[in-house]
Amino acid sequence: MAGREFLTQDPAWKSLKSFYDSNAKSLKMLQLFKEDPRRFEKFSVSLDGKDGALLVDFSKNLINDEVFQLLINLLKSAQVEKMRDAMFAGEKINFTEDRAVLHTALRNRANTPIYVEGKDVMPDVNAVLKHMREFTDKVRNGSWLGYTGKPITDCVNIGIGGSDLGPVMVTEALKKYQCGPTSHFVSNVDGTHLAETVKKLNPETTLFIIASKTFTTQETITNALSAKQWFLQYAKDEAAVSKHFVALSTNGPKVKEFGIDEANMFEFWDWVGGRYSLWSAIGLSIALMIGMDNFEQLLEGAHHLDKHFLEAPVEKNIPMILAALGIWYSNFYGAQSYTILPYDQYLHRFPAYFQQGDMESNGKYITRSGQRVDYSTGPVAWGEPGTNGQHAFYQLIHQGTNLIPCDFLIPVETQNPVQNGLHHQILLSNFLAQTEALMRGKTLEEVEKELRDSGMSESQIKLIAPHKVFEGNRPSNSIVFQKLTPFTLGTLIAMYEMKIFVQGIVWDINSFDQWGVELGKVLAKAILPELTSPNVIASHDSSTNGLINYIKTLRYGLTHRNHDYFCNQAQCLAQPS
Ligand SMILES: O=P(O)(O)OC[C@H]1O[C@H](O)[C@@H](O)[C@@H](O)[C@@H]1O
Repeated sequence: MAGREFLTQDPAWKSLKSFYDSNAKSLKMLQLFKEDPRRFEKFSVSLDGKDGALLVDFSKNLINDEVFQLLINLLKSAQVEKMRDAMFAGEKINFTEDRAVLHTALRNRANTPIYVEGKDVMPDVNAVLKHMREFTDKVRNGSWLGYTGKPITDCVNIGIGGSDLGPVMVTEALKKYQCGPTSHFVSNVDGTHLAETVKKLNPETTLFIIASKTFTTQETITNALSAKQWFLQYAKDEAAVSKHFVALSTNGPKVKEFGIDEANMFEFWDWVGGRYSLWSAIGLSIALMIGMDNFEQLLEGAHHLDKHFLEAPVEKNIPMILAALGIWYSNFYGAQSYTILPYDQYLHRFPAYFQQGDMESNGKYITRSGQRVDYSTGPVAWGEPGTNGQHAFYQLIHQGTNLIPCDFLIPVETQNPVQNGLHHQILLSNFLAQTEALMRGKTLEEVEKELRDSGMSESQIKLIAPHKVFEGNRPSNSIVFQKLTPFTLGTLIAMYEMKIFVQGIVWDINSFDQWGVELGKVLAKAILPELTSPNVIASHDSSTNGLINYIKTLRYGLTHRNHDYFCNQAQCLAQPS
């Protein structure tokens, strides 16, 4: 799909820029709240859902009616709606990989046909869901037996990136819904991850799920082979592998080559991006743990958001509004990051999940027509659950020199009403207090009065007061939902996916490829044999050579003299003769 004129030439962009230049400094949220008692109603959207409403309050942002309208104009001018429709219709919007982007088909609960190259993908999607149901039911009801006739108690998902982060995040978020085996995850090629995981497990009752879209990812294949080796130490029979290893992949031939039965392969397709794949067979570890009915609820919740994204007008469209606000801060205020702050311990991996979701999608500097952008694109996404973050990094959000827009998320209802719900009341009050504090701040006059009232001398007040001032006017969104159910989690994930999509469209980049992860992979493959060769390495820059040779001296127990020798040799070899 061809790119458009440069974003910064767009009249809608120029209007925002000129508004920012002449008015941004005078946008004071506290004042805006005083002037407009209806600001909360005006700048919040509620989306009803099966498990209660999702409320997005964006009134604590540096916007007024005019900015909001200008932001909406920008989305319209970037033709976000047209691109959205193209994505849902199966057009190959991921043009650098010549692929459609159809994770929405995986959760298309309306089951309307969706065509890729003239073929309706829904029958295949439904067939894999059926396969997942049959398999997960068997494992959960104990009729799928291990090689010694015992039911499965533990599953280990071996995958990385998109084949790990989604399942990890969701199984943590929906722990309360566990009704099947316990899920474990091995992603890092650091042998510690596998070793520490399997040491707690019984091979007779453990199922390994090898999750890899390509089935060529070095880390995953290495971990999978080592897991098989560990398993065979006990089972001592290759035939037992089919009872304990299944694969989730788009690459049938490679799965076969690895030695996994085709009957034990759960397929997905190249139009499912890795970081959008938890809705596909990649979600098998989720379905095993919470059951297929709950997994389908997760899909239902995402589909619900998809419908909202497709049908709601731009100014009432939650992902579009969140995207527009992010653009306002990234591109006009110069914010380089934003935080996702879930006040729900179950969501503790939610920010990490969206580090890949956002940064792998929008960390690009080339436009769709191949030019280098002259504006910022994807911000750094980060965060931790509240209240923990309050005692760690909120200092910088309140008083640091960077503007960090925050998304605060919280369920109204806790699933663990410890002490009659007291803990949740405290959690809620902190959630509310933080967004209020960020917005209103604390003036020098307020601080001075407080210090004076406490009996402090005037000279001390002069010294201490500036440190206690909060300038406030710092933006946040408050995202409130009834309870963290599978349906609601599906809605929340899809909300961020679509927000990221909208931003990619405005920034005119391809949010669906990830060429930036390739170079490191290629270089690592070249370095691997150099680490085991007996030779001095001189083929890189002096730092990389020096590090390789240093590591080799230590690994092979050589003395410091050998290290110096290696360095000298490397220098000689590197010099042109
Ligand atoms: O599922 P795979 O093919 O093993 O890929 C795992 C990960 O590899 C790379 O880092 C990227 O392409 C990610 O987007 C992907 O999620």
